[in-house]
Amino acid sequence: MDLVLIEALKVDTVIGVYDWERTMTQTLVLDLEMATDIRPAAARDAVDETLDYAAISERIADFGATQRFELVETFAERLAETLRHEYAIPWLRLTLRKPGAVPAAGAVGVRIERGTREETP
Ligand SMILES: Nc1nc2c(c(=O)[nH]1)N=C([C@H](O)[C@@H](O)CO)CN2
Repeated sequence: MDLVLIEALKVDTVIGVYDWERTMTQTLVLDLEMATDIRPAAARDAVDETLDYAAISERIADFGATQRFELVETFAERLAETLRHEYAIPWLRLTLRKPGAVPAAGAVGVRIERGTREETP
């Protein structure tokens, strides 16, 4: 399988375990790898034959603006479910970082893989 990428996407959302975190928006940083076969899109030079990274980036921004979770785990799991369902993505790897959450760390967060990744024939 080939991959369509979105890297270092900033997503504003209400997220956190603590009371003070539920009164404000914080910025998460997201890396996403999505498996697909890019050959049909390349053959026709047509964006409607592939995973449109611009449209998916907008969907992620909308998800962040409309959802509220305590854990980055929950955000990652629900977002992965949503994207796989809406865009028929067979496999994805999602890395979600919460910069500044632990001041001594460069970033903290989670990385998940969901679905089945097949070899390109
Ligand atoms: N594994 C996790 N640990 C923690 C989370 C989280 O989402 N997943 N969240 C917090 C707090 O919200 C923290 O980010 C506030 O600075 C603590 N640990």
